[in-house]
Amino acid sequence: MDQFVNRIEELDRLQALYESGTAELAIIYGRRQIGKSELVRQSIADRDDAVYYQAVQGTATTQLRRFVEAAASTYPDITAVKEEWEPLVTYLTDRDAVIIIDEFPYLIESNEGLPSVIQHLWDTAVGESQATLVLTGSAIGMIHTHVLDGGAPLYGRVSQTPNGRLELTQLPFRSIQEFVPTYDPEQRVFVYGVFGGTPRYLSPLDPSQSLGENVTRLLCDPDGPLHDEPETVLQMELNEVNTYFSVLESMASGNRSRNEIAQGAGIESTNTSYYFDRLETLQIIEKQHPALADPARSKRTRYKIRDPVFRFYFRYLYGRGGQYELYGENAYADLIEPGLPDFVSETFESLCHQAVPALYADYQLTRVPSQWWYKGQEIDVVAPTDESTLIAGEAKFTNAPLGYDVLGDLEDDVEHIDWTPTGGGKPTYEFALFSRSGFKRSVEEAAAERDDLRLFDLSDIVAVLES
Ligand SMILES: Nc1ncnc2c1ncn2[C@@H]1O[C@H](COP(=O)(O)OP(=O)(O)OP(=O)(O)O)[C@@H](O)[C@H]1O
Repeated sequence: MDQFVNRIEELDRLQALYESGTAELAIIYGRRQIGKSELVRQSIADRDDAVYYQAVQGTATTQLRRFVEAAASTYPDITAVKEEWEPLVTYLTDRDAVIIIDEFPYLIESNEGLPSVIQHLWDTAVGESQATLVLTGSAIGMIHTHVLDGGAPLYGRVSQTPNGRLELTQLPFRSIQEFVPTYDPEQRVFVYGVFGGTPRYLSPLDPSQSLGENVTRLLCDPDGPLHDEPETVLQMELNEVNTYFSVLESMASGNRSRNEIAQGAGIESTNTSYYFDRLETLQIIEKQHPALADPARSKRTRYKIRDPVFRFYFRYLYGRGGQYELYGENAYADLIEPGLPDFVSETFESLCHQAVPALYADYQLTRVPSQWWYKGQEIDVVAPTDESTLIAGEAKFTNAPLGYDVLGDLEDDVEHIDWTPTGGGKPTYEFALFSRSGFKRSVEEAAAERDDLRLFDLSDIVAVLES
């Protein structure tokens, strides 16, 4: 690979496990293509005591044979050990090895009892060993059943330190500059808004090409490497894809509540649970609650597609092959570019959420900043503090500078928020405006006069997130 980006914290966590001086069992899980294999490979690159086995689908016998082959490159004598999991793993734990089984769910498919074998081994045999066994998996449902959930065979055996369970998620925004070092801050936000933080979607970017050229080459071109990616990933994970695709298409067109999504997808809203649950388990979509609500009780849920590439696919590409042929070279300029700021605004908003703690370092936030909504009202950024102050902001990713109207609407909308400060009494507000394209004079003048209004443009947000 060309370059391994970020994952510094994850590598540190793995090193801590390898060097802990006791036997450790760890699980690394996360969606397909998020970078699990590369992470574990990097983590053992300089070690001479590690075994890396990438499991494949196959019979139990072939899997055992391949495991021995993989282990023999570090421990040649393992070929003399009986080809069964218990003696093989014991041989390695006796030698304090770092053992990595990548895509562990494939092994469980052909050998349901394997988690119990490891459980038994961990309960009885590892004793004084300083070995580490790392299991990875993208089949999140299976990882829950066999490892993470209470009652699962390996539940309780996985090291209880935070390092024992590592959910690998998208790379943070600051990694974007490593993939497209020549892009300016605004273009980097566009890249994050379209390609997200999945390393495999970012590595083929060519920094010498414009955003439009990259989007065209990688996504729009029917032969582009990412063109069919969401469909391929979903086909691998799901059986009856049609309904799921309609649900995702409906979400990508802007529907957020379960009813709206069901309606857009043309399915009965009473029949949606199954599809939503499955897509959530696969980490394709996520459920959101309004800021300040209690997630356990709030019924005001909305859904969003997690990965921008999936959202892009269902907004612009799915079922539209013919259109792209028709527009040919102009497809990006005519079909995508005009709506792209709107498409990226969701990502911009979430970057604003991430930047708020640093931008308001003078306050102690009591919750992660997020969006608030109630009936027709919506506020992009809401963050309660431990004092009587509520931070409320609007984030706009438009081409024009923000005017006074945005501030006026925000001031009206906060009146509908039901929030009582911890110490009681009425809240005071800190207003924030986040803009891609700066502010009109009237707003700048207001900010200069008022103590309760702060203005942030795109470069402020990017600077904070990349520092
Ligand atoms: N941190 C990174 N920086 C740059 N490229 C990366 C990084 N992590 C992964 N990649 C690249 O992304 C691609 C997918 O990564 P990888 O195979 O590790 O994902 P995975 O989660 O193991 O996927 P799967 O579960 O589908 O096997 C690979 O081409 C890999 O080289």
